[in-house]
Amino acid sequence: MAESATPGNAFARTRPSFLPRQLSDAELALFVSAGQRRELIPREMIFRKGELGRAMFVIESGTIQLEFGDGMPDKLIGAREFFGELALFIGNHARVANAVAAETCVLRVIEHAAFESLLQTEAALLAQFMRRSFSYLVASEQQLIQSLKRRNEDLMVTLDSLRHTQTQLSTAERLVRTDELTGLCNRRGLYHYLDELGLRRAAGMRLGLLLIDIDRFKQINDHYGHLTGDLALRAVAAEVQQAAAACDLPCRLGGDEFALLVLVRDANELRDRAMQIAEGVRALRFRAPAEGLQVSVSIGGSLCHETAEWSAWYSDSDCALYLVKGEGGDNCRVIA
Ligand SMILES: Nc1nc2c(ncn2[C@@H]2O[C@H](COP(=O)(O)OP(=O)(O)OP(=O)(O)O)[C@@H](O)[C@H]2O)c(=O)[nH]1
Repeated sequence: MAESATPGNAFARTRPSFLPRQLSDAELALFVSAGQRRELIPREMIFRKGELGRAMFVIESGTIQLEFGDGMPDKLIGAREFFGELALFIGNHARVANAVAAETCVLRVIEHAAFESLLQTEAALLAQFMRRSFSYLVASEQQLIQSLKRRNEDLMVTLDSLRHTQTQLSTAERLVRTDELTGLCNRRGLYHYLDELGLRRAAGMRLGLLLIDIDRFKQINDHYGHLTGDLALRAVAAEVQQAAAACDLPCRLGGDEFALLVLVRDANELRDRAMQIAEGVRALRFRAPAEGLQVSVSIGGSLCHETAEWSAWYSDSDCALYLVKGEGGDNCRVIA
């Protein structure tokens, strides 16, 4: 018989409709007369997958379970059915499944010698049996191919869904690091960037940090309302973004506080970037209902020391910002 199976329920039974699987009366009588009787108790092992087979088996009564493993479903076969016949047709055939008694069974074991002698004496009947067996084998293989195709399709669907999930995860990850109002990186994004920075440092360049804070932003909110306040935040964000090169990281750290992490050659270049932002913000003009609104920023900056901690760079820039605020704002100061 064909030792193959189709996926589906745990004990799928394959039955090509055009071939009776059960032995005819004559075939059964022949194998009962030629085979050795063997009684099995439930769960008794007949052979194991991978063993070299020397005999085929005909089931007189009871049920045998064929366990194919590798994710294939098991198969149950019953009275008048046969299994393991490839061991007689093909020399040194390794069993492709475990065969176990699913309940109390009576088998007929047909050894190689007995089969050979039947071939001499009952050639016509054995030819019919072999034709049945080969047809069943071909049908089973076709079913196996179909089931593998289906499995492949299932795998493709799973793969698609995994890709989709991966895209969703990267989108979620990006959103977690993005400030909703301005689209700039948020504080979490900045820390993540700092973690990975070591890998991306360009030779001959220094890392600079600008801290940018809107002057008297509370008054803007109070005077023009929060919607205008949001508008001002977005406008300042655009100025910070504009001063950033592709390798820089513009951020909104929270409230009216922004940061720009830049790669520059020296403190002068860092100061230029700061002035570009301050001038850009100063030049902002708003339409009604916020016409007349003047926005300015205070900026503190410092060059980051390779060996120092992030908190030290931050503190240097923050000190510079504090000095500018103390002098009335709308200016920038860079500590070299
Ligand atoms: N419209 C708006 N306001 C916000 C947002 N986040 C924080 N704020 C407000 O920003 C204001 C920040 O005020 P402060 O920290 O006192 O700063 P400031 O008024 O700019 O004072 P100085 O920095 O000393 O010039 C607070 O009134 C917050 O309510 C936001 O997303 N939108």
